[in-house]
Amino acid sequence: MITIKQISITDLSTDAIVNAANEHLQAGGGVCGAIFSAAGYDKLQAACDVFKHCDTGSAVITSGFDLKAKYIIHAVGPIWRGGQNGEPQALYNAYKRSLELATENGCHSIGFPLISAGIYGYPLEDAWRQAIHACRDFENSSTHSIEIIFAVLDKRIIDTGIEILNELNSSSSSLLFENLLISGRQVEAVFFHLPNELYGFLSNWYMSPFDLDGVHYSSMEQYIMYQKCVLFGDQATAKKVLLTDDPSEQQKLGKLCTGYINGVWAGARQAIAMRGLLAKFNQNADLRERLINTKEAYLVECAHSDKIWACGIRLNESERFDATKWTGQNILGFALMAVREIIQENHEVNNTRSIDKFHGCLIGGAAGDALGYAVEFMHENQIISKYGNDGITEYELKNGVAEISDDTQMTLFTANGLLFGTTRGMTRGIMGDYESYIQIMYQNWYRTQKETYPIQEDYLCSWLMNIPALFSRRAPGNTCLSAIKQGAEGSTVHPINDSKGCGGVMRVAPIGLYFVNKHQQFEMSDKLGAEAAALTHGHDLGFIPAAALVHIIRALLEERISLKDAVKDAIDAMRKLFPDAKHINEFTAIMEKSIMLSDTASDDLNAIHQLGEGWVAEETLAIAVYCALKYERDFDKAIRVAVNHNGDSDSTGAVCGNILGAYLGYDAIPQKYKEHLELHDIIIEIADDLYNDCRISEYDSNRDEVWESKYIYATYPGGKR
Ligand SMILES: Nc1nc(O)c(N)c(N[C@@H]2O[C@H](COP(=O)(O)O)[C@@H](O)[C@H]2O)n1
Ligand SMILES: [Mg+2]
Repeated sequence: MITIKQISITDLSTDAIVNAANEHLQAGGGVCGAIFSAAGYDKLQAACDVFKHCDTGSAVITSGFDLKAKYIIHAVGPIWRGGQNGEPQALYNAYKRSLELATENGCHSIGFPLISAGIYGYPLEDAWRQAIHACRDFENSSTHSIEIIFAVLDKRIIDTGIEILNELNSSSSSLLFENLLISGRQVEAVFFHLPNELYGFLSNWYMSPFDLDGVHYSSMEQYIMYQKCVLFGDQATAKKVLLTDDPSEQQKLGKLCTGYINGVWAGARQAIAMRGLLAKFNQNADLRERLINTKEAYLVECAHSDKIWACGIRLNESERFDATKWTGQNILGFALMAVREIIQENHEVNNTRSIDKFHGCLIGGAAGDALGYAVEFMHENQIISKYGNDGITEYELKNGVAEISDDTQMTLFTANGLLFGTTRGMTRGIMGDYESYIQIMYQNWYRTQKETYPIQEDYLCSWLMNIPALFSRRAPGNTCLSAIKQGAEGSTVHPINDSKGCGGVMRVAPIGLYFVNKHQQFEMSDKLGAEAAALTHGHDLGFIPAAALVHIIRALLEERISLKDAVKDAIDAMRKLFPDAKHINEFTAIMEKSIMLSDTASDDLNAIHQLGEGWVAEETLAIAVYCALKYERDFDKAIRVAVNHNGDSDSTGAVCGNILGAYLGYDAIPQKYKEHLELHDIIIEIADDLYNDCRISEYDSNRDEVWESKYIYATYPGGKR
């Protein structure tokens, strides 16, 4: 429910109010100044200083201090620079993020100012449309109920808002759709034109960076004009198209294309447009979500002068409502609808969390670990002389068992930490950070390395302590051991040491799985990946790769994007999450090299040598990603390449197996890697638990004795220690 009130935002008694903040989160004038003085300047500034910075299009939350509202959400809207610099999306995102933060903090009412409409200069009507659009989209897609109030003092601004709210309310029974008469029936439709208007994100002129076939584009217009020139062999103009980000310039250049044949372009343009649109929406998660939200509405581009891509009618002309009166073909609208169907289908399939992928990720990791463990400390020539030119291709069995190493052992304890933490929260109503439970579990793992089974104690936190086979040292990592001995109390902010050993990245895959479709920001699970690694590894290259692996695994399962897009997405996410990390450029460089090599290298060993040996985390992830990308449909080949080299074979094998297992699923892992695999059934069991998650709570009388014996009493299996 959205209402507009003439009231000072500082007088609202909503659960949260939103401050129109600046990126530096400093007190300013206008709404921002009023909020700071009403909340208590010093206290609020001190709380904001903790964050230091907030990106445009995002938001952070603090206490409301002396205000009636419990929370202040500081949302950074864009400065208006003409509308071609991503302003509409940034404004939309600022509202969306504010509503997400309110939801995450249990708010049921929120007060907004009209963000960016003051000194940031956003045109008033457009600011209202974008604000209402973002709030409506949120209401439609969230199960959390929240009352939204716009608090505005200026009567003129209120009148404009009410006019737009009424217009949007009456336009159709459903959201912001209008009616269109087509093929003799009335359907819902979305009409769009300029990029800075309400549905401007559908326009080819909307700034929406994406990569395709190794070329970077800032918008669809740039992509289409470039493709047109390339199709007709005009490389010189094609190059010029890439040199400008101004869509009107690109359009002019496209018209200069030499060798142009109308019939050829008419045949090719639709398919070309669809490839670009798929990349545009798949690589921009916010835009993809907004496209999905247009549901089944007809998409119609309105432009009087464009008789091909658009319907030939202006956005304000009533002829647009009747397709028989169109003078254009609306090619862009039809291409968008076709792409939307593909994306919606993938979205639905993907929204069903796949147990096969959970099994695949953990069994895949264990398989790579077990294959590599046999050759972890062998040089390539030793591997070849023992196993032949193809290196090790099958498990080396010990007493009929393919032994897993510390990588998989610790992975199981990471999963146990997540489930122990959640169960505690659900049954006691209070929980700490997930990393604190993971830390406890690593201390349990440490005891399996130092003590013998069984440990005679009344209570241990982890049920894994009841598995005798885990009490076995399998070349445990030196940093892991020494850091846990000290307490494993490191964090990204307070590093415990300066190690970038691969012990952090090799064990965090369960975090990526656990947060699939849990409606948490990727930033949250990425950060947890980093913190789980930073418990023991303090160098930024010790924990950034862990965050990236978590991101890749979650993105693969949740977004249903290609493996390469998941990796690229993770690199971008790391740039945003750790912009000031000393070695962030080193990390992105090696990851980009890994992608490049997977596209170009003919000799795998040579490619791996260019990436390193995998003893340190960024090399481990880069080698694993190289192998996974290069053999993305062939699990067997990928992990064989990942382990047959001079370096840390079990960890590069484990991480590669985690990634490809998550991508391809358990069924795609050859049987030879499932048979004889040590603790196969325990690994499957913990993957099931991550998938099913805790279903008991203090408010529910339903019991689950097995779950309780695992994640409360730690007595499973067997009932009693
Ligand atoms: N290089 C090396 N020497 C040993 O003696 C070892 N036990 C290992 N173990 C492997 O090291 C990796 C984790 O190391 P950190 O904890 O990050 O130092 C992991 O692959 C272990 O299997 N390595
Ligand atoms: Mg190992």
